[in-house]
Amino acid sequence: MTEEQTKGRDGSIRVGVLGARGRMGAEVCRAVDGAGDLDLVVAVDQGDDLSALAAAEVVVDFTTPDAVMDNLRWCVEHGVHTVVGTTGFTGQRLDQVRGWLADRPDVGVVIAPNFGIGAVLMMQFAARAARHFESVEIIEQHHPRKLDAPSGTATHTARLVAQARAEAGLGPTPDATRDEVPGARGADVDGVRVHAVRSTGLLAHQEVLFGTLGETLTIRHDSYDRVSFMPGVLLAVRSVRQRPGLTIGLDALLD
Ligand SMILES: NC(=O)C1=CN([C@@H]2O[C@H](COP(=O)(O)OP(=O)(O)OC[C@H]3O[C@@H](n4cnc5c(N)ncnc54)[C@H](OP(=O)(O)O)[C@@H]3O)[C@@H](O)[C@H]2O)C=CC1
Ligand SMILES: O=C(O)C1=N[C@H](C(=O)O)C[C@H](O)C1
Repeated sequence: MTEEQTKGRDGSIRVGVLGARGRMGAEVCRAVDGAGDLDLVVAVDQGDDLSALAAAEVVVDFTTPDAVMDNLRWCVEHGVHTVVGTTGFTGQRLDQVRGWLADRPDVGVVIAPNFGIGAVLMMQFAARAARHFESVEIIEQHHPRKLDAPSGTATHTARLVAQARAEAGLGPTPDATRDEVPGARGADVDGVRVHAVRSTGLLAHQEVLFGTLGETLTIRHDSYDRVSFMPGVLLAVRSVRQRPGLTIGLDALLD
């Protein structure tokens, strides 16, 4: 298919949404509908036939960690560019995606654990601060209907912080705990403790708490509404066709 054939009649980008009846998927459908240069051509949810997605030039996936790999594989194999917000991407999963893309070098995939601009900056600031503090812990807070813990954002932040600490030659964070009720010290993600809070009234929030002699630094981000993710999602939708291969994180798409 040529690029002209895959565009909507008015020249807009033909977009499909996977997980369209979910909290994020429904918000993405509204955002795409409201964008003059994008055309929502197909909305797919649990139980629907993936072949309907062939009508789309770019598919956005906000489903579940269990479902996303099959969806993404279908899209890559069928030459559909894909923007993925669904969480659960381990290094092993990313390698699998790279393997599929090796057979379809024309296809672009953007996978981002968080499309909020503030969240992206929070992760960048945390990575920058990491080498200056001997202690660091991450506290993520989410709505109680979230299926995964810790969040994709917290996991990604922990990896960035761990990488920066390793590059700076920092060892393990100091911690004399001997007696522990299981879970009291949170999950260990690449050597960084991550605590996951779930509560009614919350949406998506994260603090990265750094400590060194006589001082602490807290870097905090709050998403109060799912509209916060939409500018990032739409930026990825508009960019992904020009980015064959795998792009991880929104950072690469921002000026
Ligand atoms: N990157 C980012 O910026 C953000 C990422 N997220 C992530 O996005 C994902 C979705 O979150 P959220 O919208 O809150 O979750 P929801 O549970 O509200 O939505 C998921 C939707 O996907 C559907 N679904 C499940 N399996 C399939 C499948 N095989 N094919 C098509 N649809 C399917 C579900 O249907 P059913 O309910 O019937 O199972 C549901 O409608 C999570 O991983 C979350 O962490 C969330 C916010 C921002
Ligand atoms: O499930 C959510 O709501 C969110 N999921 C993403 C994550 O796991 O990091 C992004 C954001 O935190 C909202």
